[in-house]
Amino acid sequence: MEDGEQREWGAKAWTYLSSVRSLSPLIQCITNFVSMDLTANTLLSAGASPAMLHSPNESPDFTPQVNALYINVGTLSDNWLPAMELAAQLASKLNKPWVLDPVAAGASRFRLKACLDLISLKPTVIRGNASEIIALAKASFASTKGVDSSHDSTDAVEAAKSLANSSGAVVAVLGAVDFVTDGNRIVGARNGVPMMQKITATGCAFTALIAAFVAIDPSHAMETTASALAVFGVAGELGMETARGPASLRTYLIDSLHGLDQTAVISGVKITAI
Ligand SMILES: Nc1ncnc2c1ncn2[C@@H]1O[C@H](COP(=O)(O)OP(=O)(O)OP(=O)(O)O)[C@@H](O)[C@H]1O
Ligand SMILES: Cc1ncsc1CCO
Ligand SMILES: [Mg+2]
Repeated sequence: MEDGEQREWGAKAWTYLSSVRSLSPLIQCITNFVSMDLTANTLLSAGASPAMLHSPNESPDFTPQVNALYINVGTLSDNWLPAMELAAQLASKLNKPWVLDPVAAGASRFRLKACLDLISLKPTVIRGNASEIIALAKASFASTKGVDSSHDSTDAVEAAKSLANSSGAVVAVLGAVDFVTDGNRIVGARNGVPMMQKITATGCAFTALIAAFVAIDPSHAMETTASALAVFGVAGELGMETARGPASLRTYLIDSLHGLDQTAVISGVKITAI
């Protein structure tokens, strides 16, 4: 029974990855300086088309052209926040999917408020680590260790459900077990390798990949999000077979994502309802 369910998810994930490859969705990324390179390369390896355009002078022309918007507050500053808010407003108004990565949401009052304000602009998906999702659900700062998590993903299940219910977004949490919830259903993705935590911005790249998958089928944000998490996780597992440490894994991860075939996805994806 479980095997059948997993193969069904594998088939779904393969269909979504194939669509990303054939449709090459255009993804506007307003993301942090640390993650820009890995994010753009991850999207390209998956078959999507990344564009790191963030000026508020450009978004009124550019956001209407994109298939999805990705906003990541990792290196947030006073002058970038209005650019993020403008792009999010445009995406919401135009009914385009947009995805938020609330990096270090609980690290300062400024960041927490910025994330909560962005969430009021109705993201389709919010993807964080456990500490970020707990900080957002409680609207309280100081529950994080900078950009890293000080909680297990399983500590954040109730917080994720509550955030999904209050925001209307699908919420995804990475950890030893990655999971996705719409406030009602929960699915877990058990792909990936611990070494992925040792490459800065892999979480950010995961979130960008979610934007590319959600762009394919915005009305099924749970399914596309879980598929994106599992697919990148499978790429990590394959990459780890050759990698000698974080630096080579970064390279092999991108190569593996680019080379994933139907057999690897269908037999590798480990998604189950929790
Ligand atoms: N405890 C863990 N055991 C195994 N894998 C983990 C664990 N925690 C996270 N991961 C995996 O590491 C990857 C990156 O997750 P991480 O927790 O570093 O995200 P993040 O903190 O949001 O990332 P970023 O550094 O981009 O902000 C994911 O594949 C996730 O599944
Ligand atoms: C290390 C770091 N600092 C701000 S953003 C970022 C990338 C991982 O989130
Ligand atoms: Mg993160």
